[in-house]
Amino acid sequence: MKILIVNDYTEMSRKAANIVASQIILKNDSVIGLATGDTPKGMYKELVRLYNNGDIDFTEVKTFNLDEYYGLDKTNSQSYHYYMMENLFNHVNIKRENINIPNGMAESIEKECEEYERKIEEAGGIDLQVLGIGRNGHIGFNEPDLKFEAKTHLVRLDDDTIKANSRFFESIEEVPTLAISMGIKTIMHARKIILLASGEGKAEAIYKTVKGKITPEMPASVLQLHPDVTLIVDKKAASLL
Ligand SMILES: O=P(O)(O)OC[C@H]1O[C@](O)(CO)[C@@H](O)[C@@H]1O
Repeated sequence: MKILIVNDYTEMSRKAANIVASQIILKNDSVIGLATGDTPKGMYKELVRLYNNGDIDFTEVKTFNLDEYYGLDKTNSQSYHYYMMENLFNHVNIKRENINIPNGMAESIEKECEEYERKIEEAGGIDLQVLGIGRNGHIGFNEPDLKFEAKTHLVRLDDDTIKANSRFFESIEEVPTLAISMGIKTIMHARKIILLASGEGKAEAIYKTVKGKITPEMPASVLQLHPDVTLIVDKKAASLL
């Protein structure tokens, strides 16, 4: 595991965007795994800037998002689909057919999950996966559990996560309690992973990810077993390392 400790959120975002941009420059048809939440917003902003500068071209890029809330339509402003359009896709030349985000409204969730895995495989697997981390150590929406859930699946969100994500909703009651998420195996199959974290609130999760026991009770700890992971963490998130 490589650990880049940077000064602040801005530097974290710039470094992460540069890694994603290099990936696209070196392989124009890269398959990129994407995350949502507050953490990668600065990275998306920087990627849009690099695109506007003419430094990167998304024509051949394919993307797969980690997760989506169950029961939210893509037009719902709280959906991760909406988030991705707002923060990245509406501002770059990615082809709509190359964007993949789990459908939270799918009639059969089981089929949706199988299909998602199949599409990732068909695309040749994920070249670079971007991850954020929950305060409880979740990656994607893989919550602390007694076992590592392998593939894309339906997740019941932890009270902790519901509380943390309620900041994006009008009230806590509006936060969906279920989500579709790539599994740990799906994430671990990515050829390269970058995990971003900023702020004191993530310090304990980062400490346990790097130095803790590998256990499904701290999902991100599994990354210790991946051959090519880079953590890009600001000083506050790295404060317990
Ligand atoms: O970046 P935030 O908003 O702290 O969220 C942490 C993680 O939780 C999620 O919102 C749930 O998957 C991720 O998108 C994110 O990486």
